[in-house]
Amino acid sequence: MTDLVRVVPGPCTEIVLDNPPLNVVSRELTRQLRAALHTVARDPEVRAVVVHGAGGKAFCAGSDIAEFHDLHGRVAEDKLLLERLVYRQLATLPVPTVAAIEGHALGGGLELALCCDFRIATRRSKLGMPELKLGVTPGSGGTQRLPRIIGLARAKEMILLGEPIDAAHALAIGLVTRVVDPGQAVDAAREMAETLASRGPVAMRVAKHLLDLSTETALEDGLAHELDGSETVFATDDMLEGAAAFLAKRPARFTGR
Ligand SMILES: CCCCCCCCCCCCC[C@H](O)CC(=O)SCCNC(=O)CCNC(=O)[C@H](O)C(C)(C)COP(=O)(O)OP(=O)(O)OC[C@H]1O[C@@H](n2cnc3c(N)ncnc32)[C@H](O)[C@@H]1OP(=O)(O)O
Repeated sequence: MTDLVRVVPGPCTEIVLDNPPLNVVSRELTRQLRAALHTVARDPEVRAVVVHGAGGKAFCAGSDIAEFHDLHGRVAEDKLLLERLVYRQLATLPVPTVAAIEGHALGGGLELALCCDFRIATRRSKLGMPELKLGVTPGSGGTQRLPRIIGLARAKEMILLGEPIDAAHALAIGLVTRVVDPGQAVDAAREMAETLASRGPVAMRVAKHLLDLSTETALEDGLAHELDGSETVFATDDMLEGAAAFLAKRPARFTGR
């Protein structure tokens, strides 16, 4: 079986979508991505994850349209359900994730990038949700995650009109974190991942969870969760190390305990 998803292990692990020419999300790629995420989620050495597409033409051009015929009237079949579960696996990784977007991120491809905490694009990137041009709707979280990231009005514009936007526009509306020169997205994402990986890993996990919770929780409940989070991180050895390192004017050496 061809490797459609490659994992480059390390504290800054890379997950590479490799389904030429445009890294579309086929049934098999979904299966392999699920296995990769299962492994990464359980590796205590992983501190950050970079997701990128091979080939330089596309991060991911969305679901494999060639598989749609087989799915007619069978929306709950394994591929679709599997795809949704895989996207949730990525969105709930306990470490920070960065999508490095060279070229196109469309449909399910953009939905995959929306599951990452950060998105770095290049000046040539195009981001869009063209599903309605195909007579379908975003089905891997796009209708729920996009408005939470860029606001309802802009999400309606992207999804209901279905036209892609360029990187400058994506940066202006907060859909991407940075825009770099073509060919530089992966290096920029690696650099960001190194910084994220240098922070306290327990604090990172807790902060990511609290921030994600904030979009679904009333303020008072969220503040209560935040207090619980502070209790967790202030009970760690890493908190003592962080404070000691600051006072000694040296870099902290976090252990994740
Ligand atoms: C219990 C109940 C549970 C129920 C669960 C139900 C939930 C349902 C979940 C469903 C999942 C939905 C996921 C998602 O929301 C849906 C989608 O992603 S739809 C697809 C969206 N993507 C697109 O529409 C992009 C289409 N592609 C393009 O617009 C262009 O290809 C491009 C990216 C702009 C590049 O253009 P070009 O450079 O000109 O290249 P070509 O167009 O010539 O393409 C080259 C080659 O690739 C083929 N191709 C391109 N995109 C796709 C694709 N998405 N799928 C399949 N194949 C694709 C293209 O046909 C060419 O092939 P060739 O002609 O060379 O054989």
